[in-house]
Amino acid sequence: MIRIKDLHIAYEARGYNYDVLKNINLELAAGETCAIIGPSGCGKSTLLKVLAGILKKFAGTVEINGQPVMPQNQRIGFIPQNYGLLPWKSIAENIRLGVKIKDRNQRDNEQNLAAMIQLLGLNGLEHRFPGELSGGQQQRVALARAFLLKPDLLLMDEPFSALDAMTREEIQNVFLEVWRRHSVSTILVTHHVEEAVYLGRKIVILSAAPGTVSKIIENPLFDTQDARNRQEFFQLCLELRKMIKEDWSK
Ligand SMILES: Nc1ncnc2c1ncn2[C@@H]1O[C@H](COP(=O)(O)OP(=O)(O)OP(=O)(O)O)[C@@H](O)[C@H]1O
Repeated sequence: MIRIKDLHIAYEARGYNYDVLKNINLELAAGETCAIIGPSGCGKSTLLKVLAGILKKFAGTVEINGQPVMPQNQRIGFIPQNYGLLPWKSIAENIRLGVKIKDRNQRDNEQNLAAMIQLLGLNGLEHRFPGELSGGQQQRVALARAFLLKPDLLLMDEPFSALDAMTREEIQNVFLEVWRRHSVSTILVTHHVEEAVYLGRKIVILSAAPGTVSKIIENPLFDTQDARNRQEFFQLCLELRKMIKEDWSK
């Protein structure tokens, strides 16, 4: 369970304090996915940094499974916009990176690594370097690394935004397939309404800066068969767009 209670964050720049996020309250059950959508600059990445334990100066409480965020004791997977792969390490080494830091039992990890490579369709690419892969393949590597860690919480910051529309859809499906097997609590930030409706069991709309929670939508279409081609999917995207337009123009 992820629990955010009365979160308030202000940044300080050149002697001024300004609010970035205000009164954020959010709960996410174990294994749920949550898509966060909000206008540029409303504090989405800041929120992920708090959940990742990178940003520690805030008011309120943020808990992962009943404990304050402590990356040294918890497993937090983070996929940044540029995938965060190390260009000088091979694909296999990149995938191993997260668990290498957390786990001593390397033999188990090697078996899991092979299974993950298989699941993500990366066979034959293990010895290449990130610069030798397509964007979609690099995204698969980032997903493999994150899921191999078996994280308590997976954070993704606009993970599919650099991909063309068809590859994005394909990788979204890959994400869902791996998520179904591992049911990892996931929070993703996105600018795409369709992506939020396709990948978020919960959809959170944040207001313009300072970001506050405008709406939380329980998505009835999440993980339903052939969701993307259903009339209800288009309808929900349309409604969400309308809500967002009204909310962001306030
Ligand atoms: N380290 C920092 N110091 C001061 N201000 C910051 C810092 N990082 C971000 N900001 C400011 O905080 C606000 C929120 O930034 P953040 O990156 O969280 O927004 P965002 O919603 O993720 O934006 P985008 O959708 O454009 O990526 C912005 O006004 C930004 O300029």
